[in-house]
Amino acid sequence: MKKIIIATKNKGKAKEFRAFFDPYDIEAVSLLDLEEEIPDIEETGESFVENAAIKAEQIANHFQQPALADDSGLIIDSLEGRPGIYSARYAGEPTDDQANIDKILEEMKEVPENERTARFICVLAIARPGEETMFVTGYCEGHIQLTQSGENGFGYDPVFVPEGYEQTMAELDPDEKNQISHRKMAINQLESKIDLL
Ligand SMILES: O=c1nc[nH]c2c1ncn2[C@H]1C[C@H](O)[C@@H](COP(=O)(O)OP(=O)(O)OP(=O)(O)O)O1
Ligand SMILES: [Mg+2]
Repeated sequence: MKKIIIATKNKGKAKEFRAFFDPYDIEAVSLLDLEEEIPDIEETGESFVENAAIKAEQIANHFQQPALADDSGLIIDSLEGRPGIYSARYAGEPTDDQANIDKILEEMKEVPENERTARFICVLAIARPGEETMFVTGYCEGHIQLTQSGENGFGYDPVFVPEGYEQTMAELDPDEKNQISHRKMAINQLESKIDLL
């Protein structure tokens, strides 16, 4: 079975990538699956594209083989686009999903239902040693619920209701999330480039 390296230490992402690549008979190996301890990569970029490139290129150079990285986050209109590229560390470091959720719900407690629009974004970078890095982007539109609900998924899933749904991403079946998510929308565009990995 062909293997590709996913430059992530996020368990939730790693699980979704395994599900996405399985039908292609490709094993998605995350940094959490490797014996070697990979130091945390500093996300010093000023955009999703820059941060995805940093992660993919660092891992591709380290292993001297192709790597795929995902930089993603939540963009909330009533918070002027925050938490954006700071989504993972919005309530400080180390990353704490529950603290991040608490912080946005508190900041949005006065925001009425019709102004709670938001979108997830996912930028995927494919880096190969000595080659130019490539990017694809996917979005998922929705809104931020007043309170959290659901146990599936990760990150902000318990407060994000996708457009056309009544439940949060964390209440959806994982297979259903994987059909409509920003990550899936990005993967769809990657299809023609999968042979490069
Ligand atoms: O499908 C999703 N459902 C819920 N929340 C999500 C999703 N996708 C991204 N998010 C949130 C989680 C984290 O707060 C941030 C990503 O930050 P981001 O730096 O890309 O990932 P990370 O630090 O967790 O792992 P890594 O950099 O090792 O890939 O956006
Ligand atoms: Mg990160």
